[in-house]
Amino acid sequence: MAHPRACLNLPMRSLLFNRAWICSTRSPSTISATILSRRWQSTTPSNVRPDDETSSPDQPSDLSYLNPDPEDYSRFIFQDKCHVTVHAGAGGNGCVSYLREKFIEEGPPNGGDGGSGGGIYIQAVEGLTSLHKLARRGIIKASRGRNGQGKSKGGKRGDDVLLQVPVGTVVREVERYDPVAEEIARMRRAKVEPVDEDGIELFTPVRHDRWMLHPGANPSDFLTVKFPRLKPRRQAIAAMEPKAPIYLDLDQPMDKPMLLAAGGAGGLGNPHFVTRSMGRPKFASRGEGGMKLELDFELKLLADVGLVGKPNAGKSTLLRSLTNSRTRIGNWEFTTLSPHIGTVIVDHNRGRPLVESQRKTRRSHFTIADIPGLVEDAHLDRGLGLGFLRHIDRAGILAFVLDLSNGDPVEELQKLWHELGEYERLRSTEPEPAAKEKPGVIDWDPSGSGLPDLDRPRNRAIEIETPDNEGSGQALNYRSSGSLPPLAMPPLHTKPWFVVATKADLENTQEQYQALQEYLSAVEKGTVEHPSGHADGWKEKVSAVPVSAINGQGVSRIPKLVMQYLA
Ligand SMILES: Nc1nc2c(ncn2[C@@H]2O[C@H](COP(=O)(O)OP(=O)(O)OP(=O)(O)O)[C@@H](O)[C@H]2O)c(=O)[nH]1
Ligand SMILES: [Mg+2]
Repeated sequence: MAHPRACLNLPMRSLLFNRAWICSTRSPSTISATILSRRWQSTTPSNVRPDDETSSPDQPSDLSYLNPDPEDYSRFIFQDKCHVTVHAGAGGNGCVSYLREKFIEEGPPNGGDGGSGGGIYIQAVEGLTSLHKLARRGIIKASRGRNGQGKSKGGKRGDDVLLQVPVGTVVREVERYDPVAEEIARMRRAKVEPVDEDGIELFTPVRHDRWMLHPGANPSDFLTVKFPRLKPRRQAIAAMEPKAPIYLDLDQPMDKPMLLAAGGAGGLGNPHFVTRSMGRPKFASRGEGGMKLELDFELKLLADVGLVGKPNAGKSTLLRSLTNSRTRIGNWEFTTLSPHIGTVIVDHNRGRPLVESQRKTRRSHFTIADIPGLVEDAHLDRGLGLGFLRHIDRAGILAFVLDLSNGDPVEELQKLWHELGEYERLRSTEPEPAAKEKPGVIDWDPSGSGLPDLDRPRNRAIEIETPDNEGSGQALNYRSSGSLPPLAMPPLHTKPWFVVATKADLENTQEQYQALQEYLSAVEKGTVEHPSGHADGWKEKVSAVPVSAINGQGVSRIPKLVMQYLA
């Protein structure tokens, strides 16, 4: 143990990087992040590298978990974007029926109303980290209301559908088809010009799609029956729908689901159409159609902390040592090909955080994302490219993982920041979607009333096909013009960041660590330029944590640090 190794910046006795130190880091710390990795322990000798010094008899028992066979990993399915079509349920039809009893030959009408269709609800919940389940479903339909029955029996409501999404999901409406809005527009058009250019009457009260006759009636009865004018109806609960077009930023867990689209109202039974001149109506109304919405879901927040580093830096090993995740570890570049998310429990699962975050929010856990390694020119889509830079963009705190045994860590840190800076520059110069001055294209405020606001900066465009508005604040049916603009994210350089100097167990890493520490304190004091190149880059408390992730040493300081930065 005479090799010079990195100073782990721990109490003085820890400066001697020996087995006694290994034990001391394993004793309960103030934060005591429950490193769940211990639950899984493989004792297979093949999992331990024989050439590694850590494979000696007194090694920690979970070493094989941190230094596993490359084939020993679990698949983590991850999707941060999806496009889903949702259909609210249509209402059930009303019923045409008459009371029939002994000695009552021609009883009064007693057809029940149809049940209303099922609605579509959304709820952001904690514990989910990916949209893949939603993406797999593609088209989601709530069920239709049942038809009404005789003896005034109403139809059963359709079943609602609840979409559960991770906290940090943004929902954007791409297209909408609302049969009720369409019917209202049609009636209005018919009022203004009753016939179209071919002379065909636009509004005809004989509507097979609106009415139904007694099952025993002839289809020709449609021509003889005088149907009343029926206004399209919505369920009362439709007032709870968000203003169209929908734009939701679900950045907090929700106690209750939120309605996205109410089901169609059920049709009316024949008793509703009794008049003085028509005591036994032969018709009932059909249920209203359900709304169809095309929605884009996008995860804005991937995890609380994102691990940023070059390939093979040791990110996955660090994630394993902090959490229960089973990411793939291998001594080659691009072992990790998609983000993996692990959860660090900081309260011993008792629901009482031992440490409060800086802003006094009580957190019992936080999430860490292992993002595939960044290579030089990743912003030009090299390596695994832009897709993963986008993932880094979505982490709340950046943890730069630097391999102390591989070159100058300061230079590595600067290169990583350079890639992030270039990506940010590309992102901010991305052209706006081609909406602009086209007629029929309006700007809309995603958080506002859904009506055009000409004073707002033009950043979103939705093409309205019909120039009419129902007047209830609901948008008409429309199709968006092209793809939605990218989500607005806070600049990367304003995010809190820190450095994890890993592989500190290897030789000649102490000098590297000291150089890194000096550089970071200079950044903090402002005597050297912020590595992002921005004068307003975040540098409140930049520190480097030396760790040997493969031995699980020094990692327990990371949760404590993260809790200080967490919002
Ligand atoms: N000696 C030592 N080796 C380590 C340490 N951490 C990781 N390694 C080794 O470094 C190699 C790469 O580790 P990974 O965790 O797969 O690295 P990565 O950054 O996830 O790599 P990519 O997924 O390719 O981006 C593996 O052989 C690990 O065993 C450490 O603290 N000390
Ligand atoms: Mg990896």
